[in-house]
Amino acid sequence: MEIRQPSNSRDAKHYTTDRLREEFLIEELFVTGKIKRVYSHIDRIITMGICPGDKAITLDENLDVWKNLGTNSFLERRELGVINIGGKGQITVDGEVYKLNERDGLYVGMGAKEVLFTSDDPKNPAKFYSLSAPAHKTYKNVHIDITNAKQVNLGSDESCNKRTIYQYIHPEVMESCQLSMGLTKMAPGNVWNTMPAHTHERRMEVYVYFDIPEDSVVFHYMGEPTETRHIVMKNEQAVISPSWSIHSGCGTSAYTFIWGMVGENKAFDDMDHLKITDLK
Ligand SMILES: O=C[C@H](O)[C@@H](O)CC(=O)C(=O)O
Ligand SMILES: [Zn+2]
Repeated sequence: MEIRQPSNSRDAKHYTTDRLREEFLIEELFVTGKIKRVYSHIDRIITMGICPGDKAITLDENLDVWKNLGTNSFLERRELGVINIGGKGQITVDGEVYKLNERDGLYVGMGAKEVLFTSDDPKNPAKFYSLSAPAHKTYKNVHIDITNAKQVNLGSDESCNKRTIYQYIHPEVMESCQLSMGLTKMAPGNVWNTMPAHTHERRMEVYVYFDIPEDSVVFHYMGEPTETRHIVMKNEQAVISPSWSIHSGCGTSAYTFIWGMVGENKAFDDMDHLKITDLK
């Protein structure tokens, strides 16, 4: 499993483009028939892309769980959040089958032993974007479709940042230990996410951008508010956002992204808001 160490903001401001991408960008998440995992030492979050082809993929496929996690099963001391950004598929948790349409989510509580991922149609495979974080209590497994998520409408056409936030794993929707997760969709013709930008020292965050047309990119902005940097991102790539960093993006067209947060609290509104004109 690939491991990413945390970066100190005082060092990160000296990074070249290549180094910035090596530390924070996850370039290839979805390969048919494979599970891809990146373990970050920041809050020990694991970011995964799971894309089953004609056979099932298990959460611990090709992984020496004892060597990598020091536990007997992947979720022995972890919780898992999944949102499907591909075709229809299924997740089977200890024999219980959950059908996941495009955009459906699933929370799997600590202690589940066998988690199996399958695609209904290998030609249009499911793409299970997944985040896992350390957990200390078992909360029940929950299937969340986008209509059960809590909706928040933000931004305006004038500011090119009109978007809808769908909170899937969120205290007002369901219970989890530390993971919160959801999806934000830009309205047509709108390109700026999370602007005005914010930080939250108390939580780290991972973004995955998708629904980006082939000939488009998203400029993901990161860094301390007065030392911003950018990473150019293509469709279905993820980016790690340390607690000291802003996380905001501007696309060359509209797009969708999934955010996931772990850390001190699950208070979505616990943010340190920044004045756009104070950014440097
Ligand atoms: O702390 C919250 C996260 O950064 C995202 O949920 C923000 C977001 O989806 C947006 O403003 O578009
Ligand atoms: Zn945030």
